Amino acid sequence: MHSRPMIGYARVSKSFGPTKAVDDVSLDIAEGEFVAVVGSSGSGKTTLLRLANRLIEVDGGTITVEGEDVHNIDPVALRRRIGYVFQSGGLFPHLSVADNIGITPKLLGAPAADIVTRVDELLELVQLDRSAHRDRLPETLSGGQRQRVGVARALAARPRIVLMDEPFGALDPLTRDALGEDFRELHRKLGLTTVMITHDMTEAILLADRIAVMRSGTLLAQGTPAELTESGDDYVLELLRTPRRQVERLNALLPRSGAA
Ligand SMILES: Nc1ncnc2c1ncn2[C@@H]1O[C@H](COP(=O)(O)OP(=O)(O)OP(=O)(O)O)[C@@H](O)[C@H]1O
Repeated sequence: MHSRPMIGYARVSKSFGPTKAVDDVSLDIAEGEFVAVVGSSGSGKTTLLRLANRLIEVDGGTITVEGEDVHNIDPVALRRRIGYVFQSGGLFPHLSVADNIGITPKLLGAPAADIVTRVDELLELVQLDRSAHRDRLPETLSGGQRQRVGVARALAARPRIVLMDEPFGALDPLTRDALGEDFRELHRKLGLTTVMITHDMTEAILLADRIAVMRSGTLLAQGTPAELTESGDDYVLELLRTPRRQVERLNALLPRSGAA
């Protein structure tokens, strides 16, 4: 990579007791890139993400954000620079949609009127109708709406980096597809650098510029979908075969002459 990476992992390791959750991982993510981290359950994806904003600390190696070692950045300041979207939205259940989205500006001491304006801007950005959603509690929203609120909250402090932990995993396929596309558009429009965890190679191929494949804490491969097809690793090739097989089966089963 020629220019300084937006996020740089250099030989990063993290163990929990005997478990090497992340094992000597090096990965550079360029400004404006959308990278998907793919791998099965327990392969170290969440740990990799949480190390970047110091929700957990590395045992070895270095992580930089915009060229600065995260170890030298105050964790609270770091988390303002990096938006984080949790798997199930991670919303505070007792706070309204507006209060959930406005919590970071409020903690930063923004005046109440500015918070109202910012919340409205963010609701519009994630395509939620203001009057219909502002005052509702998270439990009254659909899963897709909750994730939109989670994205709005992550963007509230205008971060340049967004980390997403399986943001669309628990949604039905149509909602998932729509949210993925909408977020990809937001990523482009706001010039974000995004790292998204997913179990789903098809989703990774459709949304990401590059894909990083994790297995048992190690980074097996990284590259564009086309580059990954050149991988010599059987596991990576098997992951790529699944979406292909699905397409072939679907094409065989769904007649093309219908209106769908
Ligand atoms: N706080 C912790 N304490 C002990 N072990 C942990 C902790 N966090 C993660 N681990 C272990 O580290 C390994 C990697 O976990 P991690 O959550 O990063 O995987 P993952 O790929 O994100 O999994 P999933 O897709 O299921 O979320 C697992 O074996 C997990 O049990």
